[in-house]
Amino acid sequence: MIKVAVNGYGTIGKRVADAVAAQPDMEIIGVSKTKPGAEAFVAKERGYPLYIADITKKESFEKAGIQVAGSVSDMIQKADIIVDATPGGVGEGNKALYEKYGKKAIWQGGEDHEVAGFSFNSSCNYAEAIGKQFARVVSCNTTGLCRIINLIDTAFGVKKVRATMVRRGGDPGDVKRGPIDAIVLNPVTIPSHHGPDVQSILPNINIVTSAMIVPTTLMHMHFLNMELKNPATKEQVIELIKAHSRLGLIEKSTGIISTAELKEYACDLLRPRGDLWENGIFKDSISVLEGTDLYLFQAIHQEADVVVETVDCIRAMAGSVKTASESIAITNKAVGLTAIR
Ligand SMILES: NC(=O)C1=CN([C@@H]2O[C@H](COP(=O)(O)OP(=O)(O)OC[C@H]3O[C@@H](n4cnc5c(N)ncnc54)[C@H](O)[C@@H]3O)[C@@H](O)[C@H]2O)C=CC1
Ligand SMILES: O=C(OP(=O)(O)O)[C@H](O)COP(=O)(O)O
Repeated sequence: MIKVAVNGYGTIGKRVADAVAAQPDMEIIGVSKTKPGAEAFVAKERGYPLYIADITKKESFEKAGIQVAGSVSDMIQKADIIVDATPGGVGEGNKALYEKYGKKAIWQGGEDHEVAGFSFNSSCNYAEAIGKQFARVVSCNTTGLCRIINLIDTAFGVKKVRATMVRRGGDPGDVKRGPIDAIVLNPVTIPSHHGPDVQSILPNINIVTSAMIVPTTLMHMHFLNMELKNPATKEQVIELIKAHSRLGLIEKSTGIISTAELKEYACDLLRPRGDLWENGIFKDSISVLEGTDLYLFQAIHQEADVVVETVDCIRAMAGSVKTASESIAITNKAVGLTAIR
């Protein structure tokens, strides 16, 4: 069993912990929090040993009825690999600790590519991750872009991509974020950071992205245009999407044309936390004009899509499973992911 520690049991960390715990070849040996709170009680209920960044706060946890297993250093020494899911920009500061104990580590998209020196997406570069000590799972938006762009590029060749991200302002549990009533150009500059982030995994893709933030928490929405090198039909694109286990297809017959309805659908499917791990591509939006001009809309559940990617990254870095398709199948089966059709 691969012994996994989650440093930063928050929005992403708690989902990664549950996804890892469901795997046949992995186990959670500990998770970390900085202060007592609801998620610490969830970790206790799940039976995840709780470690803390600042051991001097042990009393505050124990007063709250939460047993502390030790310090983050203690946790790191017990693990084979650490998933760093601390807030964006915090994880970089933990690298020295991981190096000190000679441990493998995976950061999330809030860290720069340079922190790990390798950015990961299971359907794009799984083989390159095998045996690596450090990796970064790219952010939710970049994950969603890489999955579909790589698929289309492999099948038809992609001359250029133009994409706009309409990003959620914060997660449902983020009570301190916004905007409440504005559309915020973020970033105002074009291209946004998403294009270069995609190129950290798909360096040959000509891509220009733009982004904004809007008052919603449920999901991001992407507008995607890809100019193809070779002609394609809408039907061919649909068949390719259907054959990809991390690309969901939202049928017109569901009546779903919004993130709210899609989220409700995921909840009704009894997905844990209503999580949509796959891209939510709106079938009716797929169009191919003049044979080589592809357009589509896709919803991206920011809290979820990076979670299954992180599990595959663990397996690749451990070197226990050599192919993406095998790892993805194991991960998907263990969490109960059958992409929506
Ligand atoms: N929330 C989202 O929608 C997505 C987040 N990400 C990335 O995932 C990473 C984690 O983000 P979230 O889970 O949203 O953060 P979060 O704020 O929900 O959770 C981070 C957790 O880390 C712990 N923490 C805070 N400060 C710490 C410190 N100094 N040392 C150790 N632990 C500390 C706390 O337990 C906190 O709950 C970031 O890199 C973020 O960019 C990637 C995709 C989507
Ligand atoms: O918006 C996101 O990443 P992005 O910078 O790729 O657009 C992710 O949802 C993570 O962002 P957050 O740090 O605002 O949670």
